[in-house]
Amino acid sequence: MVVLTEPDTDHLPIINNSCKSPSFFNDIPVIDLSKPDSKNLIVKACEEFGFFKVVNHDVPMEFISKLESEAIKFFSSPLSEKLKAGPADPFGYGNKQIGQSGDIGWVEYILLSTNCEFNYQKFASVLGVNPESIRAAVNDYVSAVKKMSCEILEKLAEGLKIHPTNVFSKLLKDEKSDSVFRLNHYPQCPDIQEFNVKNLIGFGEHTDPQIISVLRSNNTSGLQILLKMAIGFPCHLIRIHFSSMLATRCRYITYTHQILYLSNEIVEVMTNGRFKSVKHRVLTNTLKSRLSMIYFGGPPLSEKIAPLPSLMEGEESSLYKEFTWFEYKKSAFKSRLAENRLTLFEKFGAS
Ligand SMILES: C=C1C[C@]23C[C@@]1(O)CC[C@H]2[C@@]12CC[C@H](O)[C@@](C)(C(=O)O1)[C@H]2[C@@H]3C(=O)O
Ligand SMILES: O=C(O)CCC(=O)C(=O)O
Ligand SMILES: [Fe+2]
Repeated sequence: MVVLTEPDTDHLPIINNSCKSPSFFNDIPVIDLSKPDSKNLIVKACEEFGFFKVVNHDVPMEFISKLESEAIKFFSSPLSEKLKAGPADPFGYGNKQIGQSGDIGWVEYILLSTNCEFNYQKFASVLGVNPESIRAAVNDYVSAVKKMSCEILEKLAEGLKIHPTNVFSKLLKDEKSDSVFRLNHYPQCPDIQEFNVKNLIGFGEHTDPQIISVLRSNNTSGLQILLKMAIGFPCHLIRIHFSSMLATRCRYITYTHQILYLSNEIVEVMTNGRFKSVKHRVLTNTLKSRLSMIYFGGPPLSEKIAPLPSLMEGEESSLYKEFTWFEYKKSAFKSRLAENRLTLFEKFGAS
């Protein structure tokens, strides 16, 4: 059981109750990786949704359970202990503050670079265990998820008829791949009567910068994904951000658990905008706490990113300037969560 820390609710973004239908439908694309037609279905899901649920993958349940139980132990530790593994700069333990630009949410997390030893020591010292055992638990899980991610990316390239089919996967397989692993814990959140609201924002709306994100969560709802086809749907979600009020038109799909793949900003560039990165956010749950584990597969820092020539049709011109992942990441990590990070790299956009 996760022991709750009670972050104070001052200044946290909240969602107004008056919106009746931030859509609850569960008809999301499901990809069975063992099926031969999965390559075409992956392309279709990426084009139409930007995400899908994965079944019949080879990520062993024992790796998932082991890491989830270490995470539960970590987040159940006294706040004073957890703070010793922080602040998140960006790696380490973070509480309510997301990134370095003032975003906040009802969340605590641990962010690890998959190739930095120091991180594991911080994590392990809170649990009072040998860093080796934590490193092994993270490595087992991350290696299995990375293998699955490469399989998905190769099927994606095959479905797109790109040769060689390792154009995306080689970036993750590279020993210098700049990948990140994240554990998020959203403590159960009581109703906040004085605002007449039910949900606090756990993790504000954003797209993920890397190539792909693979998300696994416990059986607590909270993740919401903005449906591409529903942008402009007339449902008003009123978000109160500090003292300002923002009204947005949006329609979200609410997603509960298991393993989910999300298409990200770098894939949007490499496909010259054909696959859009998907906007998502997390709302807190009033009854249960939520735990999620996300692998963000990124390219090596020196990798040059540009639209793949094999995907450009006829006279189609590149929408983006070429940049290295280092340049992109440097700019992305200065941005606010909800910002469009690609604008700066568009050929015809503001620069
Ligand atoms: C506000 C921010 C947090 C973030 C870096 C950023 O400046 C903008 C992108 C955010 C994000 C979203 C996906 C991942 O959770 C993350 C680790 C990433 O690579 O980009 C976070 C960053 C973070 O939490 O530091
Ligand atoms: O915790 C989740 O379910 C999603 C979090 C997320 O989107 C992120 O960490 O980038
Ligand atoms: Fe995300």
